[in-house]
Amino acid sequence: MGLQTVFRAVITGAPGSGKGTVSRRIAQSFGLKHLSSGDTLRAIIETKTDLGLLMKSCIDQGQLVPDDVISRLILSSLRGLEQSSWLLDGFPRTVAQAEALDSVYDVDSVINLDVPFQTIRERLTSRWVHLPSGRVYNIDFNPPKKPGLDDVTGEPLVQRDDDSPEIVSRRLKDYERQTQPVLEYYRSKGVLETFSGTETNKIWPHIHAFLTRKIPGNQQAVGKA
Ligand SMILES: Nc1nc2c(ncn2[C@@H]2O[C@H](COP(=O)(O)OP(=O)(O)O)[C@@H](O)[C@H]2O)c(=O)[nH]1
Ligand SMILES: Nc1ncnc2c1ncn2[C@@H]1O[C@H](COP(=O)(O)OP(=O)(O)O)[C@@H](O)[C@H]1O
Repeated sequence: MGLQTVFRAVITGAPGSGKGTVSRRIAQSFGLKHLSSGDTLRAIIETKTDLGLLMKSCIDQGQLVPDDVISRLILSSLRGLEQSSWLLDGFPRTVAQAEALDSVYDVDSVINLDVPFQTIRERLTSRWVHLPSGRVYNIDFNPPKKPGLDDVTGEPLVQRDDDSPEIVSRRLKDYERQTQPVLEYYRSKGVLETFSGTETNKIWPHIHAFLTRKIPGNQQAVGKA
C-alpha cells in the first residue's frame, strides 16, 4: 500500500481525438487529477507576459512550443501532486518530452486515442471552448444548453484560432512527425494501450473497463461487485 496506490497515466492522441473529453470522464470516475498542457499554456497566454506572447505565437501557428519550456511547466506542476494519482493530457508530445518525464516519474499506463483524421477535421470545425475552465463543447456532440454560452458560468464560448482548417492540417502533420514516435517509445516500455474508433461514447466503456482493472484499489471494488 502507501506509494503503491498512486496511479500515473498519460492520455495521448491527435489534436481533436477527444483527450480533453475523455480526461474529464476519467477524472470524474476515478478521481485522478487532470493536468492539460493546452489549458496550462492558454492560462499563461492570458497573463500577457513575454513568455505568454511567445507561447501564443507558437500555438496560433499550430506549432509545438519548445520542449524545455513545456517540460519545465508540467514537471513543476506535478511536483505539487506527488501524493496524488494523475492524468497528463497533451504531454508528452515529443520523445524529448517523454524522456524528461521519464527521468522523474514512471508512467503506469498510456491511453492512446486512435481516431481517423477525417473525423477529427469535422469535429474541430464545430469545437467551442470556455477558455477560463477548459470546458469543451461541440455543436453536434455536446452542445451548450444555451447557444454560445458556458453551461456553468454563462460566459461566452469561443472558437480557438488554431482550429481553423489550415492550422488543423498543420497540427495533424506535426502530430505524425513529432508525436507518433512517442507511441513507439511507450509501446517498447509495455505501457501503451490503444483505443480506436470514431465516437467517444463507444470508446469510453472500453477505457472505463481498462482503468477499473488497472488502478490500484479498484481491483478490490471489482472483486466485491
Ligand atoms: N461529433 C463528435 N464530437 C466529439 C466526440 N468526442 C468529442 N467530440 C468533440 O470533438 C472536439 C475535440 O474533442 P477534445 O476532447 O477537445 O479533443 P482533444 O483536442 O484531443 O483534447 C470537441 O469539440 C468535442 O466536444 C464524438 O464522439 N463525436
Ligand atoms: N506537450 C506540448 N508540447 C508542445 N506544445 C504543446 C504541448 N501541449 C500543447 N502544446 C501547444 O498547445 C496547442 C494546443 O494544445 P491542446 O490544447 O492540447 O490541443 P489539441 O490536443 O487539440 O491539439 C498545441 O497545438 C501546441 O501548440
